[in-house]
Order: sequence, then structure tokens, then C-alpha cells
Amino acid sequence: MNVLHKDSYTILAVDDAKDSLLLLECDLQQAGYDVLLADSTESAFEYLKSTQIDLLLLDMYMPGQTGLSILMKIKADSQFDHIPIIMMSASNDEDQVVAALELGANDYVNKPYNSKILLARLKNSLVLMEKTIQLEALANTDFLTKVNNRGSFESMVNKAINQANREKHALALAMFDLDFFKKVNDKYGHESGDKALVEFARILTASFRDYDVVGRIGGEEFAVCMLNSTIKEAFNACERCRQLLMNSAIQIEFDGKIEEIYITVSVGLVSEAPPINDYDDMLRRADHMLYQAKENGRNRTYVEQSKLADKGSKEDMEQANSEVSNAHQCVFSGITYQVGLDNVLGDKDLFHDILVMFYQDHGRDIEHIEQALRQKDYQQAQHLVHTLKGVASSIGAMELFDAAKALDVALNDRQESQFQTLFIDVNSKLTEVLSGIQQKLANKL
Ligand SMILES: Nc1nc2c(ncn2[C@@H]2O[C@H](COP(=O)(O)OP(=O)(O)OP(=O)(O)O)[C@@H](O)[C@H]2O)c(=O)[nH]1
Repeated sequence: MNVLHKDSYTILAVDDAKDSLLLLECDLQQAGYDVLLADSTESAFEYLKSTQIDLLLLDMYMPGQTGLSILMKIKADSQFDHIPIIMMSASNDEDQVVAALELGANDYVNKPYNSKILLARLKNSLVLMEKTIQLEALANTDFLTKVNNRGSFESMVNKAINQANREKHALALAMFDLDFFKKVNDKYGHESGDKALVEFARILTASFRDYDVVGRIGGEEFAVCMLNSTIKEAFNACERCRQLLMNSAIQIEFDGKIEEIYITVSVGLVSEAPPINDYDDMLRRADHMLYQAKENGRNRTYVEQSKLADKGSKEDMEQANSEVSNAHQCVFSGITYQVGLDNVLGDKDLFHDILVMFYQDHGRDIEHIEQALRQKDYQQAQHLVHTLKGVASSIGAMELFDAAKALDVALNDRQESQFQTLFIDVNSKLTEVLSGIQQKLANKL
């Protein structure tokens, strides 16, 4: 059975004979359709441009232009070429009918028409159009993350390149690759890895404008094409996405419990002003920048300097690259500097003071936790571990955070058999963080 999905459909009927139009309007409205009437080519195109039309009933013979030439014009315009068209004519000129069908008309109905047959054919055309749209969406969409798949991304970027060359505006292309993603799969399983990919695609889509093109171009590789953006705007959008991901807890099920994990992404960004070469060239260059972002420590955006679309921003971008590098060079033993810095809104002095306080306040935590465990004072042990967990997260010591969290949970559930192993893990992570802070404070960070 043919089923339609929308609540209402808009049919545009085009005929120079006003009485035919009124008859059509009456029959179509009775069948529940919204109807628009056009008695000239001009008004037909006005409706096409201004209104969402679901199907066109087009008279074969119109003064000035034949129905066939209007049909050709509509089919040549990609914004209308998905609209099903049913030709109508009082003449039985077989050649004209064949020509209309060959030009892309979906069906043909003789005038005077039988309203039951017209409505049945019209419904068939609408159902076919909906199925075609669904199939196209399926063929173009990545099944897991629902963003464009590689093929669809490439064809949309090629269209964007043509548009940018025509309208003389720049285009930016960014490649995103999740960091150490294999570890996520290895530790939590492929299904959790899939969940993380879906979450990243959501964050990625939310970080860019509706008309930017987002795609999944490989397993854990994504790309975004930004139309008419300055390099600075493009860079800011990539950074917004990178930081949002870094600070987003992704909930996954592991060992029958809900765990929160954090992942990061590296980004390679290029931009180009017209004439833009081609998609493959831009993608290759973005991939090269991505490789550099990975090589220089991951979780950062690297911008290609040599071909910047807006030369005025060259200095901005050089500075951005070096700021990113400087910040990340300070990823030291167990602390992701940028995470800690972001937690104090980039205030480096404040972050420095917080590290000093951490060192003073938690330097003897291991001793105290060990003592509480030995004395089976689990309340005190949990208090210490819980506090350590919170502070570890605020300074960006994420591995220490994970270790303290695991011991906190075990203490809460009084799972004594796990205390020893989890305590050893907290001990090693905290020792690493403390010695890292000690060294960095000696070097004045
Ligand atoms: N869960 C899941 N994993 C995928 C999918 N596609 C690719 N991967 C995994 O992504 C991981 C990519 O690993 P690598 O290429 O070694 O890179 P990485 O571990 O992310 O390390 P770097 O890129 O160097 O930071 C592999 O474990 C793939 O199995 C997918 O659709 N689902």
C-alpha cells in the first residue's frame, strides 16, 4: 500500500485556462491537498521560488512558452529537479508525450481528466518522490553518526568549491582525528567506541554553522568544509569544537556500570581563496596539518600558513599556532595543562598558584590514605580520596582523577578486595603528578 508521510502536500497547478484551474483546485482540495494556481510561466516560477512545492501539474500547451520548455527549465535547476511533474494535455500527440517523459516528467494525464485516476497517479508520484528522498538520504549518510558519508561529503565540498570560485569567496577545510581512539576500543569495547564517535559527531555538528558541510571520511576521521569564513573564524570554530569535546564527559556502560570518559581530537586546518584548486588537494593539505598536530602532542588545531586565504590574518594564525604549541608543550607528567588552564578561564597566574596549593595540600595524601586503609577507617579514606578526585579534575590530572574515582567507588561499596590494587594505581598517578609539578615549578612553568 502506498502511504504518504506528511500531514499536508502543496500542489502547484499551471494552466493558461482559468476554468481548468478552478476545476483542478476543487478536486485537489476535496482530496485534502493545499493548492496553488498559476496561469502563466512567470507566476509558476514565482511560486516555485517562494513556496515549498511538493508536486507540479503542468499543462502541455501554454501561450508564449510550451509546457515542454517550462519542464526543461525546471529540470535544469537543481533546486527544483526533485519536484515530481505530471503533464496534462487535451491533445494526444504521442511524440509530445514521449518527449515530456524523456525530459523528466514523471507522468502524463489526458484532459478532460478522470479525477479518481488523476488523484491516484498524483499520490503515486508523491510516494515515489518520498521514497527517492529517503533512499538518497540513506545513500549519503553515515549509518553510525548520521553526518554525511565520505562520498556525499566530497560531492558537497566540490559544489562548495564551485560556488566559492563563482562568488569569489574563501573556503576553509578542517580534518579531525580522535586521539588514541584505539585505547578507547581496547579498554571499553567497540560498542563504547561507537558511542564516543556518535557523541563526537554531535559536538562537531553543534560547533559549526548549519550551512557548513560536516562529514565522516574514515573510521575516526571527520572533516568540515566552512563556506565564506575567514581563517580566524574557521580556527575559532575548530577550537570551540576541540575544547567542547575535551570537557565533555561521555557516558558509557562498562562492566555493568556507567562510566564517564573524556576524549580529545587533533585538527588540521587549511584555507584557500579563489581560484581554488580541488578537493583532493585541500584534503591532502589538511591531512598534513593534522599529522603535524598529532606529532606535536595531539589535542590541538594546526593551521597551514603557506596558502592562507586572507593574508592579513597570517600573523594572527602564526600567533595562534605558537600559542597552541606553547600551551601544549606544558603537557607534563599526568597533567594536561590546557584542561587545567581552561578550568580557570585561561588565567595562567591563578593556575600556577593552584598547582602550588595542590603540591602543598596533597603531597602527603598517599601516606594519609594508606594509614586510613590500614586502620580500616574507610570513612576517612573515602573523604581523602573523594577530595583528591575533585582537585585532580580541576588541575587537569585526568589519569589521577580516573584512579581516585575508581578507589572512591570501591570504598563507597566497601569492596575491600579491590582496595590494594586501586590504591597502588592512585599512588603511582599521584606520585607522577607531584613530581611533574615539582619540576615545572622549579622551571617556573
Ligand atoms: N568503535 C569504533 N572504532 C573504530 C571505528 N572506525 C575506526 N575505529 C577504530 O579507531 C582506531 C584508530 O586507531 P589508530 O589509527 O591506531 O589511531 P589512534 O589510536 O586514534 O591514535 P592517533 O590517531 O595516533 O591519536 C582503531 O582502533 C579502529 O578500530 C568505528 O566505526 N567504531
